[in-house]
Amino acid sequence: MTPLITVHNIYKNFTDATHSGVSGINLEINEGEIVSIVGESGSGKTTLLKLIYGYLIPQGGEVLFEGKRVLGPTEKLIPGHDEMKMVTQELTLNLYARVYDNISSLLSNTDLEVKRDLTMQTMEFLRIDHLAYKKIVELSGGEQQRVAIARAVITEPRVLLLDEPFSQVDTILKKQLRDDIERLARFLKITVIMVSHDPSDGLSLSDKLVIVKDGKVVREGKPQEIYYEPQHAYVAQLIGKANILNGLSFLENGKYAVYPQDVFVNQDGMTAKVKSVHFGGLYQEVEYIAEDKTILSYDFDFIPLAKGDEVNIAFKKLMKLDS
Ligand SMILES: Nc1ncnc2c1ncn2[C@@H]1O[C@H](COP(=O)(O)OP(=O)(O)OP(=O)(O)O)[C@@H](O)[C@H]1O
Repeated sequence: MTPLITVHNIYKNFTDATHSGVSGINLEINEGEIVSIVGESGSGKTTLLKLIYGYLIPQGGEVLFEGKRVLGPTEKLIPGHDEMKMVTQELTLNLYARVYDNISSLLSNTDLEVKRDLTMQTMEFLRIDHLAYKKIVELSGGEQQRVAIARAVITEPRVLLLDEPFSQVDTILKKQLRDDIERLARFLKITVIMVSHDPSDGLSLSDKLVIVKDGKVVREGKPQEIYYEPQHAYVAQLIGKANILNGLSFLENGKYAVYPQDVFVNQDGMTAKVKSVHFGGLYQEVEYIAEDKTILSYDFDFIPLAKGDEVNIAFKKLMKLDS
């Protein structure tokens, strides 16, 4: 399959930045895919998204949309590719206008009846039709996010770029918004590229995860593949709060990662001292000290443990790391 979007060795540095912007990223995105770009703060996620959209000019490399170079802001009257729409963190909504008008105004040269039908359909699809006659100022952050997405998709773009779409929503609304984004991709066949600082959003929703660090892609692939074979300590810690183990006496040379849910009390395991215990709802978070290393565990059995207790712990799944 020819990729819809190809990012070819792209560079963007900001002279006054503390981190490098984007340094030599290559990426292929297929039509209809949901792609999540995740990474720590300042790793270059938003810069990459803006480069793909054509909102920033790269200093090197290029972005191709169906084989044609995406033009930068100085090459076009209205920055951004015509077939892509981007929803930024600063939602550009008209706060004192109604939801309906915020959305329908995007269809300026459209027959009135078609305009009404399309606006209603889009609002229904994003489950905001009941808010049609409310002003934007009267909406919650999550509802505003939906209106911004409705504005982006009403003109039927082929690609939707979302910068931190879940930043304004709580856990329950997050699930709904995740379903909506998934429906946009599956039913309307819109390719979705989103940026998130919380990797769990990307793990649950994406066909492809792109993990960035210091402006470079360190890992790219299906969420499950990356989760079970993170390869790099940064990736394992970012997506699963993994413990990074090296130098423990029972381990062979090299570096290993183990997720907290794979650390358990076992009489044949290594000696460890409980450093802290915190209730976490579904599980308790237990920190152990073993051979001078702190190891985090999620204990789903709520074993009665207290600070200072001595136990033996073992690891269910150790993942060998390259770096
Ligand atoms: N317009 C700009 N001018 C100067 N530096 C910038 C600009 N935009 C981004 N940067 C810098 O480039 C680096 C990457 O920023 P970017 O916003 O892409 O990171 P991010 O991964 O999206 O971070 P966050 O999760 O905190 O939003 C940072 O050091 C940032 O300060």
